[in-house]
Amino acid sequence: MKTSFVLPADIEPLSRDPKATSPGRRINLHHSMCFGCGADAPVGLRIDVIAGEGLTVSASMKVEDWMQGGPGVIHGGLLSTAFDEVMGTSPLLLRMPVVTGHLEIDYAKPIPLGSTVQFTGEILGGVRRKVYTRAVAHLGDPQEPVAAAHGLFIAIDLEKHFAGYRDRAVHPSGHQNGA
Ligand SMILES: CCCCCCCC/C=C\CCCCCCCC(=O)SCCNC(=O)CCNC(=O)[C@H](O)C(C)(C)COP(=O)(O)OP(=O)(O)OC[C@H]1O[C@@H](n2cnc3c(N)ncnc32)[C@H](O)[C@@H]1OP(=O)(O)O
Repeated sequence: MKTSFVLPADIEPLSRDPKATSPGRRINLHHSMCFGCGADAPVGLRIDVIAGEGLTVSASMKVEDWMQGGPGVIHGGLLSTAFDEVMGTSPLLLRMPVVTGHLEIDYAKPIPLGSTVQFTGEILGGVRRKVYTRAVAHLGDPQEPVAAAHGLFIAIDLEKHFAGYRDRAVHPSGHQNGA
């Protein structure tokens, strides 16, 4: 599939943390109200990301009617959110919390409503706090990809990164902190 994404020349291999989620198991939600993966989010994709061997992950997503962009097909921005979730969860195999720095999507074919998109993702390597990832989407035949993505995720200190925003956080009860 065509892409203009270029990996840096100084990229280094990364290795799975021994305590990472075992292959075949769901990588734990980062929080239940997340639009991408949260089970309590009022609207969201509810994607379960499954740990694979090594630095790989997989996931699937049924394309519901509310995900429509063009007539009968998925909205491209929604697909990019799914890729963000799949690739953004993969650094948890390194036991590293991250946020998205840069996301690129290559759209190869329209994806019909009612289909199930299957994602495979992998960590390609890292440079300092930067983790480079890639993912591919297909509709059942891995030889026929419908889209692919590259994501650059940046390791963060969780407490510091969200310190100024936690008072706005929405909880499953529907309440915000301090509300
Ligand atoms: C949705 C919530 C997610 C919560 C996560 C909780 C943890 C759970 C863990 C895991 C599960 C996650 C599953 C989630 C999936 C979805 C993730 C999202 O959608 S995240 C939301 C969107 N993203 C942001 O809101 C970031 C906003 N940006 C920032 O906060 C900063 O810009 C940040 C932290 C990314 C970098 O800022 P600095 O000050 O800490 O560090 P500097 O020095 O600027 O960057 C570090 C290195 O990265 C490069 N870099 C940064 N941004 C880049 C870019 N856009 N392109 C290329 N390089 C970039 C820089 O050049 C630098 O590289 P050199 O080491 O010097 O080589």
